[in-house]
Amino acid sequence: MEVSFKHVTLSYDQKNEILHDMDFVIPSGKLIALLGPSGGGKSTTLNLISGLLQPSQGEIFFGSENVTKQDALKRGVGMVFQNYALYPHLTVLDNIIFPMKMAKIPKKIRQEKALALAKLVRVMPQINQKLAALSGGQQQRVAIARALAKEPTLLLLDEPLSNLDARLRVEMREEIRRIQIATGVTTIFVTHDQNEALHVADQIMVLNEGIVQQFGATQTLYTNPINQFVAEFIGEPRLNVIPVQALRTAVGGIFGTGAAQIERLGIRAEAFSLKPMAQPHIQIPIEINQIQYFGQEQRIDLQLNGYQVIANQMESEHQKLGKTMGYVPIDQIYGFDAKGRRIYAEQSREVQHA
Ligand SMILES: Nc1ncnc2c1ncn2[C@@H]1O[C@H](COP(=O)(O)OP(=O)(O)OP(=O)(O)O)[C@@H](O)[C@H]1O
Repeated sequence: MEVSFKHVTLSYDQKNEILHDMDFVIPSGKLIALLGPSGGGKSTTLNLISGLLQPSQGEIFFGSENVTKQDALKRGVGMVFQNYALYPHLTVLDNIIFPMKMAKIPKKIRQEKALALAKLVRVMPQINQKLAALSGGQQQRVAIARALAKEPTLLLLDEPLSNLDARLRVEMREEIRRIQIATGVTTIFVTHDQNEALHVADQIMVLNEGIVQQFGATQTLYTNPINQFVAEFIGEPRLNVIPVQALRTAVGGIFGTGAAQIERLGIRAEAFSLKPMAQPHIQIPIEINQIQYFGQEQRIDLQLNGYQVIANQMESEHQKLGKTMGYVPIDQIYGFDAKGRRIYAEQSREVQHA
């Protein structure tokens, strides 16, 4: 089901606006992550989609139907929260059956459907166990099966993995991906973990201070962030941000007339290289201060015209402490103005010296 917000705002107290002019279309059949820091407005947005909250202004559409005034029940969404809200004294089967019983679906059909869902979410071995006896990950699977039992228009997941330990979180995010592909249900997933969003979603909506910062394909947000907030929020290690002076004259050659507006530059750790590359790049004197390896991963602390940055994919055969020459592809240098807005590079074919 496609979900459209048309100039939606929300205020809890009719005074302070929490969400500002939200205008977007969530495509049907995809897995979307709502990503942002605490207080950014993710849960509020999800509650507007579910119908638990109504907008102060603007309209919400499911497909071509205006659902702005419809309550949560009418909208027919399935929800899964971080505390699963299952019935611990009932078996797995009865938990999945419960919403179908409420909807008065005939016994034989609901039994068959519940078993199919248990198979889908892989809890058949536990089907007759009481819920209280299940692990967190298994309970989360049951919660998803129960939400799907209502054949929801949308599946909404609010921080569904935050109660699980790190290994289980990784396993369950893959499971959510698999289940979403198997069912094709449009799924909207709230998380504050950028890594989780990058791994699980087709598209990410980054929310901060009640404003949609950027909404697009995961890879687009990573490679082409619209502003400094998105560029810093997505990616691990965090984006290197340095004053524009760090690249001296190269900035003019890269950004042309836009250079005058640039205050800060962003360069991802993996953009630094110790060898020239085929694509347009800058060549810049660097000083390597520290080289560390953690299993497969590397962390190299270096100075770039005196400014400290981190690199993590430099060619190991060329690595040595001290002064040397570094190289960065021009399309991996982000320019930001004083407000953190992106200033884009001009198409350049030349090597720039900083
Ligand atoms: N019931 C409420 N009444 C008043 N203000 C609220 C209410 N719920 C949330 N807010 C405020 O709305 C803003 C957005 O909150 P929201 O819970 O949507 O953010 P979030 O991104 O989901 O954060 P978190 O990750 O901490 O859950 C915050 O400033 C919060 O204080």
